[in-house]
Amino acid sequence: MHTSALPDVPLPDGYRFRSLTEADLRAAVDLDFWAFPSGTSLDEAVRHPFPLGWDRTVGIEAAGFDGLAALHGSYPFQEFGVPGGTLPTGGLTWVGVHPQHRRRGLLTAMIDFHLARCRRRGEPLSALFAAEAPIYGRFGYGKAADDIRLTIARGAALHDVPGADEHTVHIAHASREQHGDLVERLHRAAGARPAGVAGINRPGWCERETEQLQAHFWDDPPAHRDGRESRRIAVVEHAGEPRGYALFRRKLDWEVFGPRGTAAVSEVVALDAAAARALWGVLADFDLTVETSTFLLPVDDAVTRLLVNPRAAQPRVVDNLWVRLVDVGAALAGRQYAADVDVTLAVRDARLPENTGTYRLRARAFGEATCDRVTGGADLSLDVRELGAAYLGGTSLVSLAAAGLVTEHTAGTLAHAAAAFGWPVAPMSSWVW
Ligand SMILES: CC(=O)SCCNC(=O)CCNC(=O)[C@H](O)C(C)(C)COP(=O)(O)OP(=O)(O)OC[C@H]1O[C@@H](n2cnc3c(N)ncnc32)[C@H](O)[C@@H]1OP(=O)(O)O
Repeated sequence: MHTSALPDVPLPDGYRFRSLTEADLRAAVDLDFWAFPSGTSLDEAVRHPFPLGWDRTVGIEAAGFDGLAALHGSYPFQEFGVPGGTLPTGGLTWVGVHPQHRRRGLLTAMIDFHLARCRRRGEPLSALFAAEAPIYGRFGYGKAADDIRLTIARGAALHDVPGADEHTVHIAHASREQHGDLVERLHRAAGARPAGVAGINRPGWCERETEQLQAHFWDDPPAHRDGRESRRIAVVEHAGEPRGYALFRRKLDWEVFGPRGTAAVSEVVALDAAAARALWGVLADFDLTVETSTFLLPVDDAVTRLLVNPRAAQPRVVDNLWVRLVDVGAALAGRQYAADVDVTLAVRDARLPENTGTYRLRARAFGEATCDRVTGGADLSLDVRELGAAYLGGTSLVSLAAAGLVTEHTAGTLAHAAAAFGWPVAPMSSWVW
């Protein structure tokens, strides 16, 4: 039995969807811990801010089973960064199935449910972080962004940037009261103008748009510190104006020959090259440490160019965002393109057949785009998953064609479309949701 408010998505016999409320907090966190084993007690966990809104948190119950069999939720991103703009996006998250109920189709049903709700809510995109990379391709999500992880040796040489030494860096305990507004303002500015250049935003960038997400982001439970100190912040300023920040934690380890501490930097934002240089100069030289590790940085982050010896920082590139076009026409018309383009795309979408069809995409470089359904042959054909991979501009259609995932029917159109779909700034989300 489904209530009328829920999409009518079939489930295996004995299961039913149920909207959850605040009263289900304990059951939701318990299910999450079944899916993602944790050493934190349930009593402790439910005292911390829950990041989801209950209107978008949905459980699955099983006949004769205590607690939830499965759960999923989504964040209502109204300003998810797409090339040249933003689009409403359902940020899928908290997907979990109790181990006793796995591999019976519950995830499949939850995805159908989520996509139906995205369509209903007018969200042309869905995006997610994948716990395991093989899970979501089958549902039409394409790997759309990578991030780069670095381990920077203490004192690593950095190129000079004129003006960097006119900056000061203030270091403090990080708190929402002290730094919430500053972080939000600088984070937003960095997404809108990542290189300080107007008109070129960072796709995939998104704000912690809800009160629940803000509260969750700033919560700093000792259980999440992995033996490190509480969260600290370095704010870089020029003439008294904040121009960037980094959130970090240090950990001190003593060995026979002395200190071998480490620093772990999470989010780093800098609005220009001089601010980035000043900030990284501090982050790469904490006393009593031997190295600084980074978490989510864009693959084109300034530090990758500032390091004189980038190879020594052991760069590791990992998948960041996965994107799914929920409404192909609206999504294609809802971003900008980096070159003039007029191309027809035959798109297959087995999961949302209403998307299957041929689309004529016309756009001016960094200007307006239109996308119309047409009949007849197409220049290129591809699955909706590959469109998701290319959508944020970080995956070339040519590279997908090289793997047999895009087919060119009209000679020359692949190169033009690939140039148009690309974007000068690498896509990424700076935080995992
Ligand atoms: C956006 C996020 O929240 S990411 C978090 C995802 N959650 C987790 O990783 C927590 C631990 N894992 C789980 O809770 C579950 O195993 C889930 C959610 C990954 C899968 O749930 P299930 O209900 O077992 O999936 P379901 O039965 O619908 O499987 C659908 C298909 O996906 C495949 N699949 C499911 N999980 C995985 C996986 N981890 N790796 C590869 N394939 C998978 C199944 O084999 C099945 O394939 P088939 O259609 O070819 O038969």
